[in-house]
Order: sequence, then C-alpha cells, then structure tokens
Amino acid sequence: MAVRDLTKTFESRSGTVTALDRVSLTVPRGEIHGIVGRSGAGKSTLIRCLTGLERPTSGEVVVAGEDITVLRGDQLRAARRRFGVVYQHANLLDSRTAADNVALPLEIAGWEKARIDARVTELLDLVGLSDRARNHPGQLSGGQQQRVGIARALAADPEILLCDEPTSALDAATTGSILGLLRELRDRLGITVVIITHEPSVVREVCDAVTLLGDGAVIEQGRLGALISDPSNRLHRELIPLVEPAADGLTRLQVALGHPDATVGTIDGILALLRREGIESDVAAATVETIAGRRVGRLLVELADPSQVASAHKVLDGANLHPEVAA
Ligand SMILES: Nc1ncnc2c1ncn2[C@@H]1O[C@H](COP(=O)(O)OP(=O)(O)OP(=O)(O)O)[C@@H](O)[C@H]1O
Repeated sequence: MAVRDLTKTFESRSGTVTALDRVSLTVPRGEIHGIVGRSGAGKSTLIRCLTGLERPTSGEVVVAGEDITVLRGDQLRAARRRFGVVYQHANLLDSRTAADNVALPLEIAGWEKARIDARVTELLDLVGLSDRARNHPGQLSGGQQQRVGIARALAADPEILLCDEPTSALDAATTGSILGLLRELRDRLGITVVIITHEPSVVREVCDAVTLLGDGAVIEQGRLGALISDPSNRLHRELIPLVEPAADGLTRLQVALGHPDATVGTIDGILALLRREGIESDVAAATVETIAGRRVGRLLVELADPSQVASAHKVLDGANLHPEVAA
C-alpha cells in the first residue's frame, strides 16, 4: 500500500485547517507499520482517507496498484473490502454470539450459510477463540472481545488490516496478547498491518516501520531499528524514557546506547573509557532494552568531579556516544 502526497484540509469558521499535509508512506506487503502522533496530529483523518470514508483534498492512496481516492460507488465499495478495520472498542452486537458477530460482514456480503460457517470456524480458531463461539459479548473479556473484532475484520480476507488504537482500552497484559496475535496473523497470513496508536509500547513491541505525524505532516519515518538507535530522533526519546534522578544540582552527562556509529556499546565499556582518561564516574540512571532486534538505550553518567564535564563530553563525543549535559 502506498500513500502519496496526501493532503486534507477542512474549512471551519476560524479558517482552513490542514489535517494532513502532503503525507507519503509506503507499506510493503506483510509489514507492520505504526502511525504515531499526539492528539490532533491527523491520525484519524489519515485512517478515514485510507478507508475511503473521507475524500482527500489531494494525493493518492494506492492499493494493489489502484488509486482508491478517485473511485466512486460500487468500485469504491469493492476497494474498501481490501481493508479490514479493527477499532479501539470491538463494538460487538450483544444480541449475537461471538460466531454470529464474525459472520455479520459475510452475511452482508451475501455468502451462503455453509460457507459462512466454515469461514467463521476457521477465523475463531485463528484468533484462539474456538471454545467461545457460542458466547455472547457480555460473557467475554475485553481482550476476547477484541479478538472477535479482529476475526470480524479478517472475515472477507482483506489485504490490509487497519488497526485504530486497537489496545488503548486494554490493560498491559491483554495489550501484549493482542499485539502477539497481530504479529502472528502477519506471519501466518502475510497480511499488511497498519496500526494507528499513541502508545509507545505498541510501536516498541510490534512495528517494523513507523511514521511520526505532527500537525498533519510527517516528522519522522523509517525502519524502527534505524529510527530508535539515533538519539537525535524524537522517537528515540519517546520510546526510551529515562528515569530522571532527583534534581540535586549534580553534573551528569546523558549518552545514547546502541547507535550504529558508537565505538563502545556497553555501560561498563563507557565507564572504563572515561576511567582510562582519568575521569571517575558512576551510573545515575539507565534504560536498556531490545527494540526491533537492537539493544538500545540511554545512560546518565554522574561525574565524581564536576570540573571534568568538558573533558568527559569530549571523550564520549569521540566515541560517537552523542553526549548531552543533563544537570
Ligand atoms: N471534520 C473536521 N472539520 C474540521 N477540522 C477537523 C475535522 N476533522 C479533523 N479536523 C482537524 O484536523 C486535525 C487532525 O485531527 P485528527 O482527528 O485527524 O487527529 P488525531 O491525530 O486523530 O487526534 P486524536 O488522537 O485526538 O483523535 C485537528 O486539528 C482537527 O481539529
């Protein structure tokens, strides 16, 4: 799927609002792409343009070689079926069982009953809910309801699964299991997944690539591993928060771990590097984790002698550790 130069403006009483400003992104088949950004960044507008619910002011949304922004009527409806959409709340019908909720889009599409039954059995198995087919939504946990929502989104075999804040209403453990399911679906079905989220954990745990939106425009975009290891990126800071020690006036230097150009990659190595130059230091705080298969993090080094801050900065800079003074 590719989005090219997508712009959407709204006319309001206070003037023109640019909700999307020449946004471009390419999501290869089978990839999980995260769209992140604060409230008002344009995420909902983008998802509505992708699914054809909103017509962009200019630009293209190309799915399977076809620009869907120019389609109308039946053609648009057919193009929309290429997307399965998962919402924050599954919004299941209480009067229907889990199986009948999954069956709903297939009934609307006019499938025969036997074919629907076979497909629903297959889908509930895919999302790990075979034993819950006859349960009503009220008898299911939030995570199980979301699994039913995902099965329903997959019913008509879409090429792209669009997930709009799929885990925002779930606790951490359930979020983990839903993200695990999305990854598994990608691996098993080869489906393309686009996840709109404001949660750093979603990006960290499941995305292959990310687009960071701000005020409707792309601020950062690329493979998660590459973005995360560069401390000058906003995503690096948002995804690797550092526990700040007390504001006690001590001089500290913050460095990034895991940058591809760095000549030292471990905390011990950094302290040893400083010691070799006659600079005694200790760790004030550190965050190290594996994201997109890379060990990345941030380290706050406390100097025993604050007058050595300039020389420590120089040593760390020489090792491409991107030091910053953090008093
Ligand atoms: N129908 C509309 N008319 C006027 N302005 C709109 C309309 N829809 C969205 N906007 C504006 O476009 C901008 C982007 O909004 P959008 O809802 O896409 O952001 P978002 O990133 O999804 O935010 P949130 O996470 O809060 O939903 C905002 O400034 C919003 O006020």
